Amino acid sequence: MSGTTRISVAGEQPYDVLVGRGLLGELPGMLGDRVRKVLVVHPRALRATAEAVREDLVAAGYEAVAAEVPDDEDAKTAQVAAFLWGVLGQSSFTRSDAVVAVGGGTVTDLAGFVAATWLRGVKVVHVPTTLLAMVDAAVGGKTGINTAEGKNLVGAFHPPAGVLCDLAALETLPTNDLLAGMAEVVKCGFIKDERILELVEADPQAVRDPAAPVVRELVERAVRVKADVVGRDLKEAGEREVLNYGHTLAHAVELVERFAWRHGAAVSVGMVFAAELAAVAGRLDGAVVDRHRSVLGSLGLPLTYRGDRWPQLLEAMGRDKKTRGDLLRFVVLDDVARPTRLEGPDPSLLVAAYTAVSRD
Ligand SMILES: NC(=O)c1ccc[n+]([C@@H]2O[C@H](COP(=O)([O-])OP(=O)(O)OC[C@H]3O[C@@H](n4cnc5c(N)ncnc54)[C@H](O)[C@@H]3O)[C@@H](O)[C@H]2O)c1
Ligand SMILES: O=C(O)C(=O)C[C@@H](O)[C@H](O)[C@H](O)COP(=O)(O)O
Ligand SMILES: [Zn+2]
Repeated sequence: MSGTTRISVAGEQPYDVLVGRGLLGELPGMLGDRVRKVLVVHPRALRATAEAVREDLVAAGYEAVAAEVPDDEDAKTAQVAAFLWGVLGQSSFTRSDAVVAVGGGTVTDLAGFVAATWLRGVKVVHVPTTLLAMVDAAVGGKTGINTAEGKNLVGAFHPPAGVLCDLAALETLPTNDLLAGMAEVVKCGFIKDERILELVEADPQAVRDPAAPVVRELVERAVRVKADVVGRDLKEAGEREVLNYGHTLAHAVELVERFAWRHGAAVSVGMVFAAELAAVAGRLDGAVVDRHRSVLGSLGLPLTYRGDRWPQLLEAMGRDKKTRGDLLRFVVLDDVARPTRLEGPDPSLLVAAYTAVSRD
């Protein structure tokens, strides 16, 4: 499995996700002929990588400026977005100019949102550098920032012009960030592609090595799951909700823990919660719940949340985007690769599922 893999995402403006190594030479092709100015947005941790990207763009004839943003969720704020709008304004970026995001999901979400809103929409190309951003955040066009009330509450659907998943970037990524990305990969396994689960189960240790061939196969499989779904339902009219598996509780945990939890870690507990909820609602076999614990546990991902903050979590879940009026809605499974929705579950079921994830 060498060379570059091209995965196309359908839609009004189709685009490609490239997976391979040494892909930066593809950036001008993705930006297209009309772009003159490029804003390279990057976190502090990737200053050197972003500078190399900027220099390549200048050598290719672009006027390229770099803007550094905070690491982690501190990047996804209205203040940081306003800082980037300021840079675009001061550099007189027009509608034919572009933004390039070099970083993890926080940076692709932020830069994508800034691109969606600058002059009501300019081109963005994503260069994801975390596993999570490669398989999930950079693909599909969901962009956004957080507010004091919750995760991703302000945003826009703004698909990129292209995505470059250069697997070499994973070699500097801390293992806990790699494993957090694996939570979203495993999510794709539970909702659509059971082969992903089998690959992790076959050798959970190999999955921790970013250079292992299995990691590339997992990236490609997860990107295909996402590309397939968002190609049919960009704006989450229905099917796309399945990509939110585990996220109803996960986003609430992230909020009440003031973003001290990695997103992927919260999604791991969120999926165990969703599996327990489906089981107590009589929809899912206990063996599949156990499989959640064994696959996610084999990757060292958290299976429990002991914060003792149920009322705050319930309030935060009320602001989830799947909620309709007073009706909480959860993505649950009837079986592996058979996702469905559970609407307005009895509060006793929620408490039972929460109790099950609050203990060992
Ligand atoms: N838009 C979507 O569809 C979507 C999907 C999934 C997640 N998300 C969002 O993505 C975010 C999480 O993204 P993440 O897990 O990538 O976290 P992140 O962006 O915070 O990156 C994790 C850390 O790794 C550092 N880093 C990034 N690349 C590195 C590299 N190659 N080497 C060393 N350090 C590196 C970052 O600076 C940061 O400190 C959350 O905000 C989540 O809501 C969005
Ligand atoms: O792409 C999607 O759709 C997802 O739900 C993917 C999630 O992994 C991702 O975390 C997304 O940002 C969550 O979106 P939100 O609509 O719940 O904010
Ligand atoms: Zn997610």
